[in-house]
Amino acid sequence: MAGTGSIETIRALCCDLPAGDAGAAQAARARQAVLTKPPGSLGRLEELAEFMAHWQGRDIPTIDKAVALIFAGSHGITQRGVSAFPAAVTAQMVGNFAAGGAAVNQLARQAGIDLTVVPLDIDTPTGDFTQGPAMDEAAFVAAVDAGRAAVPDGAQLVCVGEMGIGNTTVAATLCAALFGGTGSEWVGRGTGVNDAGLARKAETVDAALGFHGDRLSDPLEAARLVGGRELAAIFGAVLEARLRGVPVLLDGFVATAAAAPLAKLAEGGLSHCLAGHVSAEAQHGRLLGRLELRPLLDLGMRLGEGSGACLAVNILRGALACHSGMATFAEAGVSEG
Ligand SMILES: Cc1cc2ncn([C@H]3O[C@H](COP(=O)(O)O)[C@@H](O)[C@H]3O)c2cc1C
Ligand SMILES: O=C(O)c1cccnc1
Repeated sequence: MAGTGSIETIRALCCDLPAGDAGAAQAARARQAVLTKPPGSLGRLEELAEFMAHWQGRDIPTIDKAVALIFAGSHGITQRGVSAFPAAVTAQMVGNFAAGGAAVNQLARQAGIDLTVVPLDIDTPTGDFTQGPAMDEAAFVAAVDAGRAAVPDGAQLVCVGEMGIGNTTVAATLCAALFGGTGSEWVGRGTGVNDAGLARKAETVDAALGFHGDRLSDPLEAARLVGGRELAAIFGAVLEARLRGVPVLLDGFVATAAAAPLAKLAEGGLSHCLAGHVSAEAQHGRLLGRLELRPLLDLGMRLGEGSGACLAVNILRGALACHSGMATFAEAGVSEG
């Protein structure tokens, strides 16, 4: 993959997204209709098989190679007291991922997913976006390119997740920039801030909206001005997956917010994405509603790290096992209704 070089090159890529293979989806739908079950009885599993066929371009899709890409970044706004944990935890958790001790390590291994953790300049926090841009253009483009480059050849499913203390405030600010509304309408408790912390989060979002004003009306500029490196990299990975026809599982509030600019830039920009779960982070459900994404799981998780996306791979594996392995009525000699 050649580097994109500028925001305008990224924008051009977003305006010319492949549509997937409607013929393969149609063939998968036709196969579902003749498998040995009452029509529609596998519910959403049938839609998932069709979705995977559409994006993999094969009527019998597989997940032999699933990858989870976890991007880590550091945020200037942590100095505003917006997290229940210190900023140093970001680097410490990167070490924990490498040692195999985090939740996502267990969930990825259990679901047969290759896990890659990509730290993005974690020793250099982004700017405090209440007082200036989070990133200059070079830093933003470098982070998007890092996300694009992280999608490995041959991946058949990409899960995206993040680590970055303070990033639920970043995600809330980006949501307010993209969809409107005030800080209090988009913030949640993240790692577990108290009421005073929640108020500081809302104030931080509002201060950023006030500082940047109309410059936030462009989705890519919003992602640069009030985003973060790990969110930009998720955006890049989701874009690259689309360009290569690879389906994506989004994780929680932060990962979904990171991908959201693509929906704003292009009609159906996230149609190759599934929401792995709805996080307990307050506004994730509303964000998914705005993006017309229906989550696969609702387990009260609010961790991030790609944990919900990795867990949901099991559901997709179940859907594809039925789709590929079931006998048809004709093969099994079972009477149709
Ligand atoms: C030990 C630990 C492990 C984590 N894994 C993911 N996060 C999650 O929490 C952070 C966002 O919440 P906030 O905006 O409140 O800081 C992100 O790093 C996210 O991935 C973690 C947070 C902690 C403390
Ligand atoms: O839903 C998320 O992405 C989330 C929630 C809490 C903390 N970190 C991430």
